[in-house]
Amino acid sequence: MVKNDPLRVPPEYIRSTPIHEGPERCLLHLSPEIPVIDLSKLRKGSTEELRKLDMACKDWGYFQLVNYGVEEQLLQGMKDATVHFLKQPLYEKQKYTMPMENMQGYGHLQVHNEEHKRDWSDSLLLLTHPTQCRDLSFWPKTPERYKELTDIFSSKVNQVGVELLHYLSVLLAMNKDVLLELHKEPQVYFDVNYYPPCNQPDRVLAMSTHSDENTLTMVLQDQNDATALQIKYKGGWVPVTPKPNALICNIGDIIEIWSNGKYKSVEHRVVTSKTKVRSVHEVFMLPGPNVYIEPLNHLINARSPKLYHKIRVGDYANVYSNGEKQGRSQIERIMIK
Ligand SMILES: O=C(O)CCC(=O)C(=O)O
Ligand SMILES: [Fe+2]
Repeated sequence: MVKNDPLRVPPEYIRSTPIHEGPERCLLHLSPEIPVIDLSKLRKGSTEELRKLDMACKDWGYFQLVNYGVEEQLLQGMKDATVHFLKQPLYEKQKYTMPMENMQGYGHLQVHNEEHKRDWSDSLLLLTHPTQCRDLSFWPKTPERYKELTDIFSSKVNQVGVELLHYLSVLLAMNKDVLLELHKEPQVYFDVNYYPPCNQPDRVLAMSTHSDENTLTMVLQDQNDATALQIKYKGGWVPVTPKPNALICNIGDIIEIWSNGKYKSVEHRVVTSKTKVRSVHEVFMLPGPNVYIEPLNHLINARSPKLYHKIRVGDYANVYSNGEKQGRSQIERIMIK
């Protein structure tokens, strides 16, 4: 777990080359071009907004979602409760320690990257849906409202995700329910990532470069973290400047596979800061472990041959295996050469 003393960075976190060096430049000037999608316009049937969503998923694999209709009071309540939880002494948080064999609870995720360096972050990871699969022993008991807020927050954001799946199904020339139905028994995880300040931001990453091994990720960012999350785009890194209370949404590997590469699961990383504490709330969706995934038949043709092998979600997604999380190594493993 990340130490409270930011001045002492243990060697297992320190990368051999500076983060901001190398061929991949920081493309700060492109930050305002990250697409912003207005869910209230999609709900009103705007074809222009639907076209923007299509372009966002093809080109960036990322977009900021605004006007999605979850009350600000709930978002603020969730953020405040998390600050309360994180500020508690370590022994309080260790009551929910993530065991080796289970990807739930509070802890330091195992991350493997080319240098075997660790990430400067802690996570609180909870399976929230299907509700009968919840393991409440990992859900924080303090502050008192944490369980209730986690339940409401993850359910509402998941509902937004379900709506997005409807629009994506239509854009992929299917009935609106198909992508959700392909999940069979959708799994939803709630995840808080906590990134304390770090004294060596030039050599330490808060989260290594990776793509998400799920279908959709929706992240509620802090307001003061302008350049922490960075997206790979046109050979460089574009920092995300979050709009107030926007959900930063990204396409995961499984949608890339279903769409036969039409929609992109884009690599991203999180950089550290010398002064700022950051925590984000994520909701991520994926099919049940026994679902087999492969490109959808109607998206395969002579001009667009099948790009990925069939695989069982439980053998693919990190969350079921605590496996490697390195760039796009996972999806590249199943690409048809
Ligand atoms: O901290 C963030 O903004 C994103 C974290 C992330 O990419 C992840 O948890 O997969
Ligand atoms: Fe991610």
